[in-house]
Formats: sequence, C-alpha cells, structure tokens
Amino acid sequence: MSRTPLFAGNWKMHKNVKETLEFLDDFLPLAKDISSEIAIFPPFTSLYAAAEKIKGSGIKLGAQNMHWEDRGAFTGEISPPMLKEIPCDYVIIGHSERRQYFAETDDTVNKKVKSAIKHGITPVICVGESLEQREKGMTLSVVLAQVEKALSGVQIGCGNDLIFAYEPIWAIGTGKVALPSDAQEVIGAIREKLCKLYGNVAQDIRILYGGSVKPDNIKDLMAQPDIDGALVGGASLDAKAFYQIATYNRG
Ligand SMILES: O=C(CO)COP(=O)(O)O
Repeated sequence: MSRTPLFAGNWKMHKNVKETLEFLDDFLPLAKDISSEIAIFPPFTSLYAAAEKIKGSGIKLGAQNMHWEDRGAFTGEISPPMLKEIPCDYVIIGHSERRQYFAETDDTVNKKVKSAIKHGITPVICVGESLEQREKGMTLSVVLAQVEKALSGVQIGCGNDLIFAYEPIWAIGTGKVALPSDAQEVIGAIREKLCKLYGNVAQDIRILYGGSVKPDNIKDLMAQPDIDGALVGGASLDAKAFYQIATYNRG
C-alpha cells in the first residue's frame, strides 16, 4: 500500500487570470520544497494560464466540473477533450455546491465519472452529508449510497484511476472542521465499500477530507490512517496557508 498524500486547492469562483498568476508567483518558489502531491483547481477561465505557468513544476491541474459528452449543443458546458487539451490531470465531480445549486445528481455524477476515466482525467468524486442527515444518524448510509451510485458500472484498472473527497456539507466554509475521528470513521467506511467493489486495489485509492481545512487542523486529520490528504477551499487561495497545509508534517 502506498498512497502519496494529495493536497488539492479548490478555488471555486475565485481568482481571474491575473490573480491566478500572482498566486503562482508566490506559490511556485515554496512548492519546490513540498514532497506531497499538489493540485490546484482554478476556474475554467484561468486554467490555460495556470497550465502554462506551472509547466515543469510538478504541480497538477484540475477543473471544478465538466460535462460527460465530448461535444454537442450544451450551452455553457465544457467537455472532457477540452480539459485534456489544457491539459488537466484532474476534475472535481459532484461537489456539494454543484449538487445543491446546479442540480447535480448521483446519476450525472456517475456519467461524469465514467467519462472522465475514459478520457484519462482522474475524477475527484465528492461525497458528504448535510447537518440534518448527520443529526439523524444517517451519515454513513447517505455517504455510502453516494459512493455506490457514483461508481455504478465503473471499471478501474488501478487505484490511481479515481480519488474520493469526503466533505461534510456542514463543514464547508463554516470554520467547523469534522473531528478527525469522525472523518476517519466515514473515510474508513468509504474504503471498506471500495474494497468490496474493487478488492485489494482499493487500498491504493486516495480518499481526501474537505471542509474548513486550515494550517492549524491538518496535522490531526492527517494522523488518521485512511485520510490521504485534503480538498481545501478558502485556505488554498492564500499561497502561504496552502503551503503550510501541504507541509503540515514539518512540526
Ligand atoms: O468545499 C471545499 C473544498 O472543495 C471546502 O471548502 P473550505 O475549505 O473553504 O471549507
């Protein structure tokens, strides 16, 4: 079992081209010093400029969403081949903000996951429960159902073909991070489910935690056996904070 930690910055609807390049001016010199894998997920309009700027740096690039079809009359959408051309390594699929505000369903998540893998783009599949679901004791059933539906009919060749991110909705942008032991319980259950679906190869699938990750809480999260990194929102917009998260193990 060897899972390289991944720190992924989901910038959401932040940073135009100029701001993206300014961030990278600050971050690239720091990143030389990071042994974990780093990926940034700028808005679509900043992807190409970011790709050009990070060439040769080892930093990976991802998009925050995509359509599952290669082309067609889908006004406002972006296709997998368009992301490949940038080039993007990763794509976030099923973020709770897309499920909540943009009618993303388990069915569209499943279509996008299949399409991403077919095109050689690694999907970062987001799952997570609402506060109401947690309070009703439904966390595991909700999250595991999301996992199962996302992967319906999905074949994988190896553990690097996909990544999961467990993001409890109540922890996103609220400053309320999940207790490391609670995050471990859910992420451990996700891995068990993946083992049932894919056998031993599931030990190589990376599962990230997301939701109010900051430099001062990452160490305890990373101490959990099944947490392989973080999907970071707000703190990834600041080069220094993102660097501190990615180098949490320096003490
Ligand atoms: O949604 C998130 C990452 O995808 C988490 O956002 P915050 O880190 O801002 O809570």
